Parts: sequence; structure tokens; C-alpha cells
Amino acid sequence: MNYTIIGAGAIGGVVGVALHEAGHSVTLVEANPDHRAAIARDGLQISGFRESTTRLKVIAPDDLLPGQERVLLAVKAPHTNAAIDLLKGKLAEDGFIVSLQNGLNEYALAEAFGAHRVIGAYLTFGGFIEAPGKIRYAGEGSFRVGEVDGTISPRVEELAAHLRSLQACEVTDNIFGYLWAKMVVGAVYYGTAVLDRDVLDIYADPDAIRLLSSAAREGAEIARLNDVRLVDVDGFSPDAFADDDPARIAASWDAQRAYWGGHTGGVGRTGVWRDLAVHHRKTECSEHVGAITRRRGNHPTPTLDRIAQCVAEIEAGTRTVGWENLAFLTKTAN
Ligand SMILES: NC(=O)C1=CN([C@@H]2O[C@H](COP(=O)(O)OP(=O)(O)OC[C@H]3O[C@@H](n4cnc5c(N)ncnc54)[C@H](OP(=O)(O)O)[C@@H]3O)[C@@H](O)[C@H]2O)C=CC1
Ligand SMILES: CC(C)(CO)C(=O)C(=O)O
Repeated sequence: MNYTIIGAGAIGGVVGVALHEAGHSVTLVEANPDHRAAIARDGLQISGFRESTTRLKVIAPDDLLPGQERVLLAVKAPHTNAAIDLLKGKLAEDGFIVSLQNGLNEYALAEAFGAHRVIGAYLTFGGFIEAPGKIRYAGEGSFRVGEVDGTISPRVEELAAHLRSLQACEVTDNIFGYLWAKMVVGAVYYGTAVLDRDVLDIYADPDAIRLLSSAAREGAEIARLNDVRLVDVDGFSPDAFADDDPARIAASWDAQRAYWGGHTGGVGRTGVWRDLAVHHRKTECSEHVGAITRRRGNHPTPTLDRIAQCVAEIEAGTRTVGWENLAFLTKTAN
């Protein structure tokens, strides 16, 4: 099968290599000229959980041709609109686009291409671009794909089968339940990212856990307000926080500790931390945490608001990452 992957970063890169190794024809569409040139020259190198160097076809966005059949979108949220513009008039009538992103990008894709041409995905494997042409793969996680209307279609079953070339991947009839649950975990990750310590060290601090539990509770409450059927993310249960169930909350933190303890790629911090502290670039916070808070109605979300404010100030250069941000964030946590 032909797969076109828009964004050859951490997610697009590891998925692209796996599909190529399984015998599919893979074209990477990559906007970053240095990353694209390095892939074209030396192949795409993956290190960490798996090690490989793979020669893959890589093109610039301007060179994308019409008639695209199966498109996997793996750009960060701020670049979704550019990717939509790129693909307009180029997605085949019977083709489809799969968002391999966090957040609720499926809505924008459905508006641009019709919901019948959009498939959602939820994933908790990950990594980051280490240098042009080089991706560090942190290891496996959960992987689900689902039609936006919840139908179990032959095409989504086939897609999941192809994606199993990377790791276990199942079809779900509740993709929005997974995407919202991941956004709740994402809100927790944004909270950790501003504190400038390894995630496991942060999870060992009772004040930090109280703050992050408050973020999870607010996120889960807004999901419920929007009639979302939440699911567990690698053993982390957003519902436990909305239910204020101490045993399930404790089990959720144990699951997060196990998840971060199991990262074999030497990655102890989130991609968000890396964006803020290393690259000094904008994160996806306004699209991820914002996707929750924009749907809160009259329900207060003081902790999520503080996290979003803290991230925005770091992005603007008026605040730096550091443990002292915990005091600012805990002002409103309960
Ligand atoms: N990395 C992770 O661990 C996880 C990521 N996700 C989600 O996956 C999605 C992808 O993230 P990730 O793989 O980390 O992102 P990366 O930044 O690693 O890769 C995205 C790549 O796409 C390029 N790009 C930007 N705009 C375009 C465009 N219009 N056309 C083609 N290429 C473009 C970027 O270039 P440039 O850098 O120059 O902008 C970059 O090289 C995000 O929504 C993220 O939230 C989900 C779970 C885990
Ligand atoms: C915070 C989030 C959701 C965004 O990429 C993430 O998955 C990560 O950084 O590990």
C-alpha cells in the first residue's frame, strides 16, 4: 500500500520506518530543510528502543502530488492548518487522512476533507528529533485507531493491521474517549514540563502530585461535561480523579511511574519540557490544554489555567522552567 506521512519527526519517522520495513511504499513529506536533507543523504536514523538506519523517499511539501490515498498526519498542532492547506485538492476522493497527533485535530480535518475521509489515532509511544535525520525512540506504548463516527470499518481494521508493523495497535469505536483521556494525561505532562526535573522525580514529590492530580481532575470533569466516555491511558484513569477515588488515583500514579520507569530510550522528560527548555519554542499547550478549557462552559479550571499561563509565559520568555514554578502553580490547586 502507498502511505504518505506528513511530518517525519518522532512519530511520523518511527511509523514510516515500520511501514517501509513491512513492505509498504512510504513517502515522507518534511518541511524542515535540514532534517529533510539529512534523511535524503544518510537515511533516517533511529536510536533508543530500536536502532536502525533506513533509506526512505523524502520530499518537500511543495512537491506533494494530487491523488494521495493514505495520508498519516504527524506534525505538531500549530502546523495542522498548514498541512491541511497542503493537502487540499490532493487527497484522493476515496483516500483518507489519519491524525497521529495529540489533541482534537480530527475536527479541523473533518471540516476540510469530510468526516468520512478522516480517521483518528491515539498513541502513547514517543520520542524526539535528536538532530537532523536522527530520531530517539523512547519505546512502545498504547496505540488505537478509530473512525470518527465510531464505525468499525474494513479500512480501519486494515490500517491497524498495517500499523502493527510498529507495535500492538487495536481498533476502537471510542476514539474521542482515548483522545480526551490523552489530553488529560497531556495536561499532567505540561505541569511536569515547567518544573525542570525528571518526571519520576516530580512524581516523588507530594506537592507536585497534589497539583497534577488537580489538573487531572479538572480535565476529567470537563470531558464528562462534554459527554466523553473516558478510558484509561496505560493504567492512568482520568475517571478516578473525577470520582475522587483514592485507591484508583494511587493506582494511576503507580501506572505513570511504571510507564516512565519503563522508558528504555533514556528519555525521562516529556517532549514539552524539551520544547520549552532545550529548543525554546512554542509547545502544543494552547491546542491541548486549550482544547479542554475552551469546552469547560461555566465549570472552573483554575489549575489548568495556571499551567497554561505558566507555559505561555515560558514560551514568551518572561518566565523560565524551574522548580520554583511549583509554588506559582499550587496557589490554586486543591
Ligand atoms: N513525540 C512524542 O513523544 C509524542 C508526540 N505525539 C504527538 O504527535 C504529533 C507529532 O509530534 P512529533 O512527532 O513529536 O513532532 P516532531 O516535531 O518530532 O515532528 C514533526 C515534523 O514535522 C515538520 N513539519 C512541520 N510542519 C510541516 C508541514 N506543513 N509539512 C511537513 N512537515 C512539517 C516539523 O518541522 P519543524 O520542526 O521545522 O517544524 C518536524 O520535523 C504531535 O501532535 C504530538 O503531540 C503524541 C505522543 C507522543
Ligand atoms: C505532552 C504530550 C501530550 C505532547 O507531545 C506528550 O505526549 C509528550 O510530550 O510526551
